[in-house]
Amino acid sequence: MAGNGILRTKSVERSIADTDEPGTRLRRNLSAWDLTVFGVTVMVGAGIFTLTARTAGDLAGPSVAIAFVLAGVACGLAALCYAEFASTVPVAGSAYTFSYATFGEFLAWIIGWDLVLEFSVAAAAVSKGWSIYLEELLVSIFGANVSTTIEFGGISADWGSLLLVVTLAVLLTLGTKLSSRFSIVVTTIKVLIILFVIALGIAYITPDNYTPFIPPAAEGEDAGGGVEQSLFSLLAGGSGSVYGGFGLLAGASLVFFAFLGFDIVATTAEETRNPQRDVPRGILGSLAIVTVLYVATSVVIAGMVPYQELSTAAEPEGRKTLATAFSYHGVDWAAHLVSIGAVVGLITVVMVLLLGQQRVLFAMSRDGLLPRGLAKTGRRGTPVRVNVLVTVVVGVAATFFDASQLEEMVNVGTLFAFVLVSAGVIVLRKKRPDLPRGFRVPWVPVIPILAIGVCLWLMVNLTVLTWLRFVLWMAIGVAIYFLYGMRRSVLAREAKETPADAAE
Ligand SMILES: NC(=[NH2+])NCCC[C@H](N)C(=O)O
Repeated sequence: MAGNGILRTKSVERSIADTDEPGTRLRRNLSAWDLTVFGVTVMVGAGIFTLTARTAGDLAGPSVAIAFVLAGVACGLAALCYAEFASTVPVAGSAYTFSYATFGEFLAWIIGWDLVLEFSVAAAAVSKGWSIYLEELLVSIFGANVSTTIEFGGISADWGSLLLVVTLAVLLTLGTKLSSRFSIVVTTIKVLIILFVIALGIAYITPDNYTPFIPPAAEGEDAGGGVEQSLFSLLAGGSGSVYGGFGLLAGASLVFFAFLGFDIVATTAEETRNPQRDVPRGILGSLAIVTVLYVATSVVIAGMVPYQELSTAAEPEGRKTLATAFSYHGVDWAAHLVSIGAVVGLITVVMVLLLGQQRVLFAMSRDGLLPRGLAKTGRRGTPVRVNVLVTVVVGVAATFFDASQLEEMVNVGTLFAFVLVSAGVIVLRKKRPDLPRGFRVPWVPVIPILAIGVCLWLMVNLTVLTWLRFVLWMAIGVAIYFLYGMRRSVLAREAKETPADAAE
């Protein structure tokens, strides 16, 4: 251990050694190919299936494709940094563990707390996407009065997403593994459906739909002002972030969600046979594959339907999806096929997020920053207590919150984590230059600095409301650290027992 108080760090060697503690140990059996499939499995989800249409309709118009390119570039830069640290510090918890070794305990806690936000809220957000498509299917079978949301006393509750979260949580607690064979099947279906959308959709493109490519900024009530507008448009004195340049940027910050998941690949480093080589390959390979799919899909969808048709202003926000573009042309069988693909495909995304969440909380409680009892594994080798906690939180979020509000919260949390990770790469090159690295980011510090800049840029293009919530979440985290983790962490207790060591 080095450093004192909230700056104390946990050495990389120690972090690796900790994962061999009996009773809190995970199995090591994944390869680069598993990780690539895993990356595509978790990335292709609610983002491409629901956000593409909604972003075109509500924020960016046909320029949604540019929004995907911008977000993809940002993720590529951050992915390089993620790959370096994952190959340097191959232990569960990833960004969290990494910062424990570089920035010290306080920032590690902050990043861990931030990952908790990312994973649990993302699991809720993707469940909502699943529920939207489930409804589409149920309506096509049982007729228009079926809905996955019920209203009582002015509150609407989404039973579809709650059902999914609870079912998956039970499976995870029983020790169900997301076997790579099952992942490959589901991922194949999902990718085939996306290819199908692109291939069939091309036939319905009307070039006129691409003009205006960036629709003029909306005015008055439609502009989405106040807390619903992006922080950047507010600071720049704009009236809102619907269409126009501000809309495009806000769109990029929103569709960023569709790329998330490569960071989770990093959290499995502890279970990878050869993390030094395989983690970077898995991260970058899967990111490249989905970027191509997303940009093609958004070009096609924007060409199939006038963007005004995709606006959700008049209806519940979820209703505009990839299936909508086919319904618009009366090709209902294609719309149903897309819905089936989404209902099958989004299941694994939520499952992986719940697993990622479980791992981060597991690592944090192993370090004593959260009650250590949480990390106890049950008879089936799964952390039962962590699972129950996660299910309650995710279940409530999925049942009662709006999809885009959840997505934005995920984005702000993740972007913040990316900023810290990218900064961490620079710090680690200086402070511990000799650590073996399976993968090195080229042109350090240029790439990490660019990554930081782009991520901050996307952050300020999120809505004011999201920023307020994020600040609140972080404030709660800081309070928990000073009330609990600072005194109770494993390192803090050791420091008390051997004061000499702490002063090292
Ligand atoms: N690590 C994350 N935040 N993952 C969220 C996964 C979201 C996924 N890209 C989707 O579009 O559904």
